[in-house]
Amino acid sequence: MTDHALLLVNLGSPASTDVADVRSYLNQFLMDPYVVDLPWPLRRLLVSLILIRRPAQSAHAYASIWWPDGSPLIVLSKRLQEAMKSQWTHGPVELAMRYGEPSLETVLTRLASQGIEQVTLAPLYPQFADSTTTTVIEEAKRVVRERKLPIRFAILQPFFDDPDYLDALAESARPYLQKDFDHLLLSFHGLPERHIRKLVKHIDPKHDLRRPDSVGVSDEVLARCYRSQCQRTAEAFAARMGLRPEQWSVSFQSRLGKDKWIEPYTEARLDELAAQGVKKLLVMCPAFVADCIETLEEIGDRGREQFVEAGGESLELVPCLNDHPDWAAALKRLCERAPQSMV
Ligand SMILES: C=CC1=C(C)c2cc3[nH]c(cc4nc(cc5[nH]c(cc1n2)c(C)c5CCC(=O)O)C(CCC(=O)O)=C4C)c(C)c3C=C
Ligand SMILES: [Fe+2]
Ligand SMILES: [Fe+2]
Repeated sequence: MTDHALLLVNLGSPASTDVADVRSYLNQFLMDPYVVDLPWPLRRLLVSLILIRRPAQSAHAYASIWWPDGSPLIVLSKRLQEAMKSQWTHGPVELAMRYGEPSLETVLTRLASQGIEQVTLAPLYPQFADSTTTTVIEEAKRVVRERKLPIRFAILQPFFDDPDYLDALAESARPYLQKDFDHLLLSFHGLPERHIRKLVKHIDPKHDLRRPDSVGVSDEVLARCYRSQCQRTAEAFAARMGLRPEQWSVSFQSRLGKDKWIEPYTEARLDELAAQGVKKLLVMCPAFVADCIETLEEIGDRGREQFVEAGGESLELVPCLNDHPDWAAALKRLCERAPQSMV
């Protein structure tokens, strides 16, 4: 069978580092109701306020990490797409972005015009959040519905605790952990607490969003709590690497706006760790499968500067999985197990 496509989907980046391109990308991203979950008039107002200053700041940050062939996130996702072509034997391997280009609309329409009717949709996020996983799935379904494309989906499920994924994560990070280091910080992308509360409140209204581990969290809550999924990934990774509890910790980065986001914040942890005497810090970012502005600029540049100013000696950023061969092999197995979607 060669008519079953694999469609990898990541977040997307601006078309260029021009302020106008960054503004248009941020507008599309933040106007997504799964990202800024406010009623349209309030969302429009808040995003318009953010768009006054943020595009110029973000354009500057993007320019500092942009590669000659484009955004690192896009370049690295294309490399993964290439690596997957020798893994996925059932049909074409395509890549789409939730925001910006190549859009899900463009890619799904092209696949349908080639006669492809079965697509395994792979949102490239290990941990589940409405602002990442759900919005990809809903956008893909919208395109198929509105364009009346004869496409059926199998959908890759969140893989935060999947042994194949965790083994690949361990193998890709191992060379960095074999060097001398004092502490490993696992810094995940943050989320407003509200995004998690609204998903778990019907199951366990008392679920504690500050709990220091995922031990004892019920499967039902775990399936919906991004923060607990991040902790489970970190715990399983640390166990695989034989790390002692004091050798590693978890934090959450990239807070935006005034809402309360899940804690501890990475910025605060960098100061705390330096104050505790940590000199050689390793940071890895397992919410991202590809390096991007959030890892390269926020951690690799600004985070390093902050840590050294606070008294640390060095901060080494462990690369994301990117196109590591173990990751490509793990992703193939994960995607082959993806369940068929009924709608
Ligand atoms: C890994 C999972 C991600 C979650 C969860 C997530 C939630 C989330 N993000 C924002 C706001 C921004 N995120 C930005 C960049 C960005 N975010 C992710 C992933 C997750 N976001 C990635 C992979 C990237 C990098 C994109 C790239 O081009 O490299 C940005 C843009 C950059 C900037 O201006 O700083 C914003 C803004 C919110 C509000 C949110 C949940 C509500
Ligand atoms: Fe984000
Ligand atoms: Fe939780």
